[in-house]
Amino acid sequence: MPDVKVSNLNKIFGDNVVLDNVDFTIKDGEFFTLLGPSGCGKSTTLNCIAGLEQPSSGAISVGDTTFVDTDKKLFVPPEGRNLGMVFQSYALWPHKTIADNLAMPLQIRKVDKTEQRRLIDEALDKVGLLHLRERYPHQMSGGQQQRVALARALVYSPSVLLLDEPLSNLDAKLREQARAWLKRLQEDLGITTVYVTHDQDEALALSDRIAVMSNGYMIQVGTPTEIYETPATAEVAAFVGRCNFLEATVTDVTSTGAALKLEANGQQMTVDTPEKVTVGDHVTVAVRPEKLAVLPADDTAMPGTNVISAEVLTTSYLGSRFEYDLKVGDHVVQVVNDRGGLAGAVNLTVDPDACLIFPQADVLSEDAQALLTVAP
Ligand SMILES: Nc1ncnc2c1ncn2[C@@H]1O[C@H](COP(=O)(O)OP(=O)(O)OP(=O)(O)O)[C@@H](O)[C@H]1O
Repeated sequence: MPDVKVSNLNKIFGDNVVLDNVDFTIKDGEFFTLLGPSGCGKSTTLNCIAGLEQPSSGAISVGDTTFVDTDKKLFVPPEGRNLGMVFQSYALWPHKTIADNLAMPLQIRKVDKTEQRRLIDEALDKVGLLHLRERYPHQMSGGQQQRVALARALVYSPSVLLLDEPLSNLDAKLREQARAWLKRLQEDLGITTVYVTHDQDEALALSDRIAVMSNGYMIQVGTPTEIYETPATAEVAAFVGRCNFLEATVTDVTSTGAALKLEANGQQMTVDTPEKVTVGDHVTVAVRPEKLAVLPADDTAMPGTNVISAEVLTTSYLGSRFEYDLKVGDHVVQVVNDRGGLAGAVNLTVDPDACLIFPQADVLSEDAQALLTVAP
């Protein structure tokens, strides 16, 4: 399977810059996800690869074949690209059987009838629906229809699979099952896949690499672990997984620069970080809810570093864990913990290694700010 190379892609609708120098390469057989909030340009990027949208400038190639190069005024139409695409809506023909739905792309490619039947059965077998080949779409569940849409995209052996939120019409449970199934299928087929979603859990679970997009930019490209553990900006930390943010001022830096002392909310904290900062810098400290420890205020087992007094506001029991909202000064801090039954005054400890430091100019969205502030 070939690489996909997207170079300096720009798209302008009227005076709205929707893609701003988007640039990435997807490796052979990779599951690559475009992740970001609604309107950030994910679908436009995917549609440019598919040929459904013409970029204002830039180039796209798959393997040795160039599909778009605006400098050379080259544009290969969608039907000349041999890419498989699945949309959120599945786009199945309601009055055609499943087998006939799959026959459509083969008829367009003038495949003979015997070969059509073989390819249709092979594709339906891959998605586990061969026994339902004569049914109509309305006689199938949402999950089955989603598999048919995928089989239809695979039936002509596309070089790359393009998936635009293909699981978002499924309910939560089915969606999780479909996610695991899709991952196995993609690995078995080894097909290079570009996946669009605004669902961070889906992106983390499915992808070899994720590109986080915001306002037409690609902010960070990395493996799920890199994106989650070492987000490039506070915005990425806020968007991928949950995160607590605290505004702080640097009051001391060790000679090696590895540890900082910070003052936040009138409390002192020590943080280990590779970031280069100097005394007086205003920074944003980010820490994931599961990296915080919380114990009753009178528990003497609490370690000495970064102990912060807090008060339990709400407790949510989620079966395998408890989630707490704690009041720390004027802020709400979210903590995930195995231990239930915490109430009233508690102590929170922050592991110096668990904190991420960002420049304070790296402004958080108003939504993130609102989430973290205690209402008056
Ligand atoms: N044909 C068009 N004409 C004008 N503006 C458009 C057009 N298509 C998309 N846009 C705008 O481009 C921006 C990016 O849209 P796009 O569909 O790529 O976002 P997205 O990240 O996929 O969002 P969503 O998850 O909601 O689909 C949006 O502001 C959208 O309104």
